[in-house]
Amino acid sequence: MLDTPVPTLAQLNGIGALQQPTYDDPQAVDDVVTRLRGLPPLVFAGECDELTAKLGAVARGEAFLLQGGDCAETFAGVTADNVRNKLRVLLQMAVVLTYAASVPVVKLGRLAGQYAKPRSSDSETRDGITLPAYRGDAINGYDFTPESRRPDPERLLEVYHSSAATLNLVRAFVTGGYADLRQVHTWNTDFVKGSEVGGRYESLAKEIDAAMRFMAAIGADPDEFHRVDFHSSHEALLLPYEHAMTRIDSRTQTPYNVSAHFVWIGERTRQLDGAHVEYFSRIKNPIGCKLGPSASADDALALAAKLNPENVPGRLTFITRFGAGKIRDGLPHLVEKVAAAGVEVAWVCDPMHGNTFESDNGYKTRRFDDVLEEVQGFFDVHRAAGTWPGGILVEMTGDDVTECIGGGEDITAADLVHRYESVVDPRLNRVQSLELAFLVAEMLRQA
Ligand SMILES: O=C[C@H](O)[C@H](O)COP(=O)(O)O
Ligand SMILES: C=C(OP(=O)(O)O)C(=O)O
Repeated sequence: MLDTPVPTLAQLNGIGALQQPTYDDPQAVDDVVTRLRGLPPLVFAGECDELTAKLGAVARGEAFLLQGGDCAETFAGVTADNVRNKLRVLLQMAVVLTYAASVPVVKLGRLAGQYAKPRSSDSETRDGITLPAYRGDAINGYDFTPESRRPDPERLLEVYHSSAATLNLVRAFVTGGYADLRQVHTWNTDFVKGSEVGGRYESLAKEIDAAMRFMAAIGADPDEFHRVDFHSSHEALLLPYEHAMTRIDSRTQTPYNVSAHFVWIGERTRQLDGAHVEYFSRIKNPIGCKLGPSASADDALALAAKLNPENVPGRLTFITRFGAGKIRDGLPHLVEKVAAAGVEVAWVCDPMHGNTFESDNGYKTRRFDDVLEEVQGFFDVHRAAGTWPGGILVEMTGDDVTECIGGGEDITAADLVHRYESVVDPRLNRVQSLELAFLVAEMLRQA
């Protein structure tokens, strides 16, 4: 443990930071980091504390977390339509979960900063040519040319500005009338409206309308009808950026990462003695840590001790991503041992990252049924252990893409060719996302 409030970047690099790009001009990185340090925060520390309190309710079994967004945001994707479409489906999912299961839903976008990706391999080979792997727009370009794939530190400034633009729009949408519950019908538009799940949503929206008319008739018009609390999150992978966005809060003199309300540690960078865990142990934001099939109960306990030594509810969320075939064997021991030790943690299921495979026609994809089966396994394990299945983290989009197989529209492997737009992992489209929300609401009702 280093003896400073936040270790310097050099100290973190000295510990050994995994999944970082190799820049060919270290001075250029330092210059960008210096410029970033001078830019205003994207979120306030007080907002992060509010989210910690909400996640505390999740840890106590009083609320459910809905976290979702793109696998990897792109700079080109920062458009009003794209941001609104994502927000719209998240609002629809949240309404379904809240109304159908009568549980408060904490809404967390996987957006406004999700620009850096860990990769299995440092390089990619096509037709005999090998170039650096695409690691997200924060690092290099997606085009398969040497120029585009060269890590460019100037991109970090674009991460900041793209995140600021996205967050600004999201804040305007959620407080400026778009998230008003009276809009519950207008979120159900275009291709979704005509789908089977869109019809189901329409019926639910009518019930909400009736309930709101009743509330209005008795003179009740709470603020919650007109706006929602919405927070931002991303994997804090790229340490030069995350470090540059770390500031000392003037109220408490403690460090916060002010690039997002919630940040998480990925499966590939959660080593107890690694640079990411060291960095995360110093910031005060609510944080997540992925736990995959290789995580033992002792790993989870050691991570909790280091990341949340004061055992504050809401500070630490364990995001499990075992895969549909492994969750029922792997998760029980972890959950039981963590609960027996009295560790305060919110448990969230990421049913995406353990269920990826390559289709015969060469697309990285996931089966909707596997996603569902992992969530069902998650609920079953928690029910057996007497613990609370606290939420889901999904990779989804507000568009009509064809990236995951199955769901009510029965997308097949042959359909993947039609609209596969993700630059890294496959996302649920809008109809599949809404279907998942109805199915999870049913599980929640039973929980
Ligand atoms: O989104 C998650 C990871 O970045 C991704 O699954 C890694 O993908 P890869 O195995 O194609 O590198
Ligand atoms: C990379 C991710 O997941 P994991 O760390 O679980 O592989 C992710 O959520 O983008």
